[in-house]
Amino acid sequence: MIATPLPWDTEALPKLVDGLVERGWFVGKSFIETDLCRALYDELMTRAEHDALAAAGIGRGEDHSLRRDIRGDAIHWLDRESLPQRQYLAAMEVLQRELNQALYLGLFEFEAHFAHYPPGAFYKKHLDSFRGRANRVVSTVLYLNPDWPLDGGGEMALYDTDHPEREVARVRPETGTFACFLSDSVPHEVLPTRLPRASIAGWFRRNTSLGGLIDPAR
Ligand SMILES: O=C(O)CCC(=O)C(=O)O
Ligand SMILES: [Fe+2]
Repeated sequence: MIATPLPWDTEALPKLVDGLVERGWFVGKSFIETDLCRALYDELMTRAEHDALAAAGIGRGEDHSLRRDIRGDAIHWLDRESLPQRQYLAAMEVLQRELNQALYLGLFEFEAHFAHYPPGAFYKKHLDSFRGRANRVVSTVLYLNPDWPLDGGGEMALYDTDHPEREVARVRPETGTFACFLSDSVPHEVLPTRLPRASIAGWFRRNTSLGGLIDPAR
């Protein structure tokens, strides 16, 4: 039993499930409570001010490399160190259960990192996992920026699964907005940001062991 109310809009849950089934993606405004977003934002900005973030790379394990021409954010993996992190991870645990019940996805783990995009940074169009090696099944992004201006840039563009050149949604990185989509079939990108941009990117994973090797997180 969960003693406190969930920090999110439970009425949006059926819409989230429908969105994933019908289109492969969902975007909800004011999905996560403002107070929790504010606390997560403060934690990330404190890290950014103290150089306590690591340049983000692409690829995992031994394939990991820094490519500023592909992505320009700096990250910190959630490690349950703070109460806001634990609250957000608890909410994602509930979401994981709901998705497993509604869609039989067999999700068993959630990994997530804070991301800070300095002015000028972007993340070129990509998929979060590759078909057949789909350890990442559902991608999530929670935006943390209070008062994002119309000309702030830094939107996430989502593209059609079957026509990857066709843009289907553009998401402003405003506080409380939560996006999720199928990791191996929805191409997406972060357009160049004009202002420092704060978010948490996360992935629900399935356990895929390849050739007897346990698939590592990250
Ligand atoms: O921050 C976003 O809007 C998306 C980030 C992203 O695509 C990723 O980290 O894989
Ligand atoms: Fe991504």
